[in-house]
Amino acid sequence: MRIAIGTKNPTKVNAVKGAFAKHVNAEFISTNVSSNVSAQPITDHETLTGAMNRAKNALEAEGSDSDLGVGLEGGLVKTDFGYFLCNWGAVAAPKSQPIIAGGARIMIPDEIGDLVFSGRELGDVMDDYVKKNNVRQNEGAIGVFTNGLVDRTKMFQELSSLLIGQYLYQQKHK
Ligand SMILES: O=P(O)(O)OP(=O)(O)OP(=O)(O)OC[C@H]1O[C@@H](n2cnc3c(O)ncnc32)[C@H](O)[C@@H]1O
Ligand SMILES: [Mg+2]
Repeated sequence: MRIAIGTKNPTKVNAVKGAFAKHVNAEFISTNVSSNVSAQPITDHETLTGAMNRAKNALEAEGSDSDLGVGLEGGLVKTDFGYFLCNWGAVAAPKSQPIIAGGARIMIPDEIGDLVFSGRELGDVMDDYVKKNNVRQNEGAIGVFTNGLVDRTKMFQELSSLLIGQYLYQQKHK
């Protein structure tokens, strides 16, 4: 089968391939699609919508001729307990309801969250914070604030396993 992944971000692409390739025989295509939400989602609803839109847009991308589309989206949410990273993933297939799963959440320092909620993208804020380039395509904020224990690829790979696991269950029970 052909699986279209709705991003060119290597942490997401490697995560999907890593999780899916163990369970399905597939050719993977990564395609730059719109999430149709803001570049920096700031609610669960917006982040989840972004993941679903990416999955659908990847599936329908011109010439992609795919069986499944996968979308992963990261966001930052504000709660009564502080700021948290949030992550959502979705799988779209023709004529079926999307499969959805949520990823890890961790607390993010107020000084970072305040900058994001004043209008900046978390990826850019993180680059300034750790004085590196492209944290978003490497360890991610999650990698920085878990002391390297769980980087962005590992987190998205776990989320991708939740997605492919649900897909396999549905295939078996339809
Ligand atoms: O190319 P795409 O797929 O868009 O990858 P991205 O890194 O921009 O990732 P998202 O759009 O899903 O994330 C929305 C924003 O939140 C940032 N972000 C989310 N999680 C992050 C993390 O763990 N580390 C750094 N930035 C993160 C990201 O850089 C964006 O500015
Ligand atoms: Mg983005």
